[in-house]
Amino acid sequence: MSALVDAQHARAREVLGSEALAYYESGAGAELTRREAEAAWSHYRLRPRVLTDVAAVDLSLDLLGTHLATPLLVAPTAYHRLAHPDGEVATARGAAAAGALLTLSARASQPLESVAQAAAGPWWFQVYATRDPAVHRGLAVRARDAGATALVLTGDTPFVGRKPLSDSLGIPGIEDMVAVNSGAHLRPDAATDAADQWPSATTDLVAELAALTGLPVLVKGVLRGDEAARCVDAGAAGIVVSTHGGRQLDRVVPSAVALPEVVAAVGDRVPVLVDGGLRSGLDVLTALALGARAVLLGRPVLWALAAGGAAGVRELLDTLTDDLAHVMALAGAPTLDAVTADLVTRIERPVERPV
Ligand SMILES: Cc1cc2nc3c(=O)[nH]c(=O)nc-3n(C[C@H](O)[C@H](O)[C@H](O)COP(=O)(O)O)c2cc1C
Ligand SMILES: CCCCC(=O)C(=O)O
Repeated sequence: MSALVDAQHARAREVLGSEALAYYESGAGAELTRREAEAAWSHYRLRPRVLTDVAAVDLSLDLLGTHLATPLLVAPTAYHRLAHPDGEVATARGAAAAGALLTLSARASQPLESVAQAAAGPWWFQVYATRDPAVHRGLAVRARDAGATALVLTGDTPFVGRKPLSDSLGIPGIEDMVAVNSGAHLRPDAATDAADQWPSATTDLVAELAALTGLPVLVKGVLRGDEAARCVDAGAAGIVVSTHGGRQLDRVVPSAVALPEVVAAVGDRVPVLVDGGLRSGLDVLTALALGARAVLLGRPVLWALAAGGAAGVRELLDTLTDDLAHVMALAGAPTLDAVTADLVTRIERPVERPV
């Protein structure tokens, strides 16, 4: 765990309202998946190269036609106005200042056009299949028109997962926040129903969204190789391996365990990305060595936003990017292409209490 992530989390705990904090922190069910996510990355050990020229480490990459300065992306997370009055606009500014790609949530709490204006850097838009298809179609087209360069269709949320630690508290102001983007053509009370999850969505939606917008569509929330192949066969331009931060089905395989299987199945056809429990440069290096082209950060960005607004988000992304460059150098990998599978090995029993 990066010391900065810890410090920003501690600060967020001080400044956030108790309902917002519970909503952000909580996971589904008994929270086994949420709790396991971080530790799963430490089941791998590095196999560094020696006497390699690592004086200059280059973290840049091309991802689905976009040139990026860092493989750290902002994951789509809902309702940033709960964390900071400037909401997603502040997140967008912080990500752009760090040269990091923002994935804007379908549940953004500010109009996506306002966020797009603040996003001086590249951004993608995340889509939920909604009961009223006019809502997800309208959002996808508006995002394309506002400058999003890809869509991320979240596939693991036919229903919202039950989170015992926060469901009873509710999310303050949720109707208004949902209506900001989804309910422009509806009354606020009707907007929430129309924008509700549509549990009948299938992989047909991948090609439909691609045809509607002309944008590449990634599928997020994939944890199996065969399911990744099914999505790519249906037209997916990329896969995001994810447990949704342990907020959907509890007791699923950790992202760190699912990633190699998904990379083996589709990694030669499309870029595979991953999120879940990534909290340090070493975690990110491990994910990249296991075949991820880039990684996404969820809760750490929310803590950074609550702790310091746009400047906090920038500090988080800059610090983790710098941390990644440092451990890449020590591992003998001066470019992302040099971060290959031979750099890691899985160990069966990590030492539980190192002395
Ligand atoms: C408070 C919160 C809200 C989220 N909202 C969304 C969302 O709107 N859409 C989505 O696809 N994923 C959402 N996610 C999941 C994240 O995109 C991501 O998969 C997860 O947070 C990564 O794990 P991490 O928090 O350990 O970094 C949310 C996660 C959290 C914690
Ligand atoms: C309707 C889903 C709310 C956002 C979300 O995905 C989450 O809280 O995990």
